[in-house]
Amino acid sequence: MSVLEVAGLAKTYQRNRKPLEAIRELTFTVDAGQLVCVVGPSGAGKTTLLRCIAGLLEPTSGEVRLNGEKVTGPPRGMAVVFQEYGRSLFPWMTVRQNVERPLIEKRLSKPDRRAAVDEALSAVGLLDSHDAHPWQLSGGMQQRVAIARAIAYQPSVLVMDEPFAAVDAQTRAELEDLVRSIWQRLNVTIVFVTHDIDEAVYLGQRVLVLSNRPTVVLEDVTVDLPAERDQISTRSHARFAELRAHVYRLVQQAKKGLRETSPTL
Ligand SMILES: Nc1ncnc2c1ncn2[C@@H]1O[C@H](COP(=O)(O)OP(=O)(O)OP(=O)(O)O)[C@@H](O)[C@H]1O
Repeated sequence: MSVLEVAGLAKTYQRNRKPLEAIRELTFTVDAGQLVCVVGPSGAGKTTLLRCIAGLLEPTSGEVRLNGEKVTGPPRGMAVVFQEYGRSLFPWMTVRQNVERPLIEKRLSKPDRRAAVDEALSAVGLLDSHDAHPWQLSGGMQQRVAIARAIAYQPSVLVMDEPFAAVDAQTRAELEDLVRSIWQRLNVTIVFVTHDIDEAVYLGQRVLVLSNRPTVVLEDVTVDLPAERDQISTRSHARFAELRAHVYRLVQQAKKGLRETSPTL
């Protein structure tokens, strides 16, 4: 069953009183429990798409539906993790308070909040740091707090916008594995935007490749790699190399203006 439906989505901005067509037509669905990555050339409208999905931006036409209901503002069943963890956490609150905050808005009782925060912090390996402040933590740890906050909320869809772009390669690999393990344990639906083609193929069950602006879906690539993945064996798999090369070629072609795939690609 589809949890998320993006139907005929289009977005044209006004810049200096001139129209700027960012997204022309995006149509796709995401089934319950899927992990879908989105890649595309810089400026293709990935963030614009995510902002429309998260109800932070009104599309010019078309619509987004979450569990069958049209998204007209930030929906209850969705959590978002942004790239800029430094700006997304409240520096004056402890780790626990940051994770708990959306649960107060969700009107969970105090004992339920405590249990949900403890569970989320242990899932990201940060229970011991519950009373630290974000500025006392490394960048990777801060992003883990942002992930804990999102999963404690128990969203039906978790949307992630280049969440690991600002951390070092080692931490990035750890956070990728964290997302895969959380996804498998909690069975949450994830839409993950990234610039990094290797990351998209490593994480996703599908990779949606977007065209250049004005954006359409160039190809919906199925990642038929084994479900159990790890940084060394998965990345040295022959199929991983093939998929990576295929997506890489598509993105290169997209940059040059390709808008429809042909069987020769
Ligand atoms: N608020 C805005 N007003 C006008 N134009 C905008 C606005 N936000 C984005 N754009 C333009 O829309 C297009 C898509 O931008 P968007 O940030 O969604 O792309 P992106 O794929 O996320 O880019 P990147 O990969 O570089 O992060 C770009 O040409 C951008 O300049």
